[in-house]
Amino acid sequence: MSATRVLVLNSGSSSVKYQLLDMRDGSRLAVGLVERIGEAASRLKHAPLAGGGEEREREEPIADHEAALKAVSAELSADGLGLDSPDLAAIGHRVVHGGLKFTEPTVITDEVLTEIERLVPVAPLHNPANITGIRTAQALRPDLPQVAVFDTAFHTTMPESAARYAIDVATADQHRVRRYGFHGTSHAYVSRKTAWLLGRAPEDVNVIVLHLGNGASASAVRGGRCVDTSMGLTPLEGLVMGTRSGDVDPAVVFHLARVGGMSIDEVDALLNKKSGLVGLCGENDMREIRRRIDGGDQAASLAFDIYIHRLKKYIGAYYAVLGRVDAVAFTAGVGENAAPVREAAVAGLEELGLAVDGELNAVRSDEARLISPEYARVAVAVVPTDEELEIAQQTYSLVGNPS
Ligand SMILES: Nc1ncnc2c1ncn2[C@@H]1O[C@H](COP(=O)(O)OP(=O)(O)O)[C@@H](O)[C@H]1O
Ligand SMILES: CC(=O)OP(=O)(O)O
Ligand SMILES: [Mg+2]
Repeated sequence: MSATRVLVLNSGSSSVKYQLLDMRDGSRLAVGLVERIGEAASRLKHAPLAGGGEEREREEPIADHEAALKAVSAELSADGLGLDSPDLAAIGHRVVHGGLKFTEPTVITDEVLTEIERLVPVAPLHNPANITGIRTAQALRPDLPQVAVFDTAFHTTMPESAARYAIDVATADQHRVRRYGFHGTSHAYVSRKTAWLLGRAPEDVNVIVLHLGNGASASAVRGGRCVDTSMGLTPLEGLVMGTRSGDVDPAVVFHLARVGGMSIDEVDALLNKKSGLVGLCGENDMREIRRRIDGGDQAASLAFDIYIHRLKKYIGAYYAVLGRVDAVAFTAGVGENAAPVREAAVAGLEELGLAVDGELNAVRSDEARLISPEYARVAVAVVPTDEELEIAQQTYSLVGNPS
């Protein structure tokens, strides 16, 4: 029998999410997460979904992504699902920045890895973690195909009018300065799933996708193809995020350097790690921010308002870009779970045909669902993203079933 399983590794800046899937039916055999890598108390959660094993969770220091992957490998082995299994067909890796070169899932060779390394300066929080994930997996299973699925790939259909910054063309081209966009695997999956929810073909629908996780981005998808997205050269542009500022006047950087005496690296760390919700109220978890708002906390309340204001601006902008909008889809940790965010983001947009039904919005579910009232011209949907399934399918379609 040929190998039919794919292991997917989604390495983030301080976490690794993983899933082992059986590609005959797309079922999940194991899922898990290592969080707070590099901190004193890292946490590993592992759930074997096949074979009746126990869900396990433990806290221990896990120093880096290599150690995290070795811990994941040990957990899988304990359930008889180890990386040494002959059933494993491939390992699929989320890679955040693929530049302009990678528009498709790609089997990882030394040349591909070199190119991913070259892109580290434009995804400093993400690509290094992805590279460590790839190298560690290669060391554990040197014989197995490893596939990179790029966050940027879905956005390569953006027209030049959306992808280019209005800066000197020669300088931009020399340094490859343009808008690439990220979370593409999620935007692709969610826009397709939203069309399915509406009972229509992806080619026939225009969707605004709002991927609101710790990193957050919006995209305008026309007939299944991305025509604009809010992240740019790096995952810093656009929406207010957990720790990232999103859009600021670029002159803020000059000002902080010249007048504030900060180095470029300090400004980089400020905008990427000490801004967004954390910078505004000291907290990046939307659950905690809502709790604090309920307790009358002014800083949390203002942080929420700034977050929503930016989100609303992007909904309006992408409405104008698309001309006709069939659906707005909320996804990722905040989008899937935070009903107050969804309600506030579309409040007052009735003239645009957008509204949320309070009761439908309050429902908690893991299923894709509509939350707009029947009369609304534009559907509003909650669509749980599944980057890992999408990565597994793309990986398997590239390397699975060698005849
Ligand atoms: N029940 C919930 N209510 C509100 N927000 C939530 C809830 N669960 C998760 N979140 C938010 O989702 C975020 C994580 O989203 P996720 O998509 O997992 O992010 P990432 O993939 O970037 O790590 C958390 O920081 C938190 O703000
Ligand atoms: C690209 C990006 O921002 O990814 P994440 O949300 O996983 O940080
Ligand atoms: Mg994410």
